Amino acid sequence: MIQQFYPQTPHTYRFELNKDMHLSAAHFIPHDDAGNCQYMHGHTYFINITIAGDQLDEMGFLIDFKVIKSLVHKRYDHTVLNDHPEFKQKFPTTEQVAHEIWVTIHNKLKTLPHQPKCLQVLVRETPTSYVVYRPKTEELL
Ligand SMILES: Nc1nc2c(c(=O)[nH]1)N=C([C@H](O)[C@H](O)COP(=O)(O)OP(=O)(O)OP(=O)(O)O)CN2
Ligand SMILES: [Zn+2]
Repeated sequence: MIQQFYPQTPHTYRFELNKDMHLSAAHFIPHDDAGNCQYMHGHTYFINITIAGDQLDEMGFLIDFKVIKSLVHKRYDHTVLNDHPEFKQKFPTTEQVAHEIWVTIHNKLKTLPHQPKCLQVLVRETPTSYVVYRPKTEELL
């Protein structure tokens, strides 16, 4: 899959990795102001994850592309987003999905000795709508 346009996040790390993936999921936004989105419907979400760092692991990876995919795709593909515990107290809007993906990736990266950082998560919900989540500097510590 080739997307023509990726928003960039400036940084000074030596290496930057980007992983694209897509997944099918259903959701609904249970709020009176959400219009048709109150009712269950599905999307093919397109996701781009940006990870950067100065050091590589012993294989020469920032992190294996497959690990990133499995953390996100395995969890959400062909599921109802509202059923996940992280979306019980908040709605699975594009913004919240992007943030939750960032949290998942960040928690994994924190366990790695060479400390790569997730700088950006892009979630495209429809052909005309996407969100980018970029952590504050203090969230990356
Ligand atoms: N800020 C947000 N606004 C909306 C969200 C969201 O997650 N964050 N979500 C929705 C709906 O879930 C909907 O599925 C997507 O809406 P929209 O892009 O408006 O869909 P369309 O395909 O109808 O867009 P057009 O460009 O008008 O064709 C709504 N809003
Ligand atoms: Zn939707």
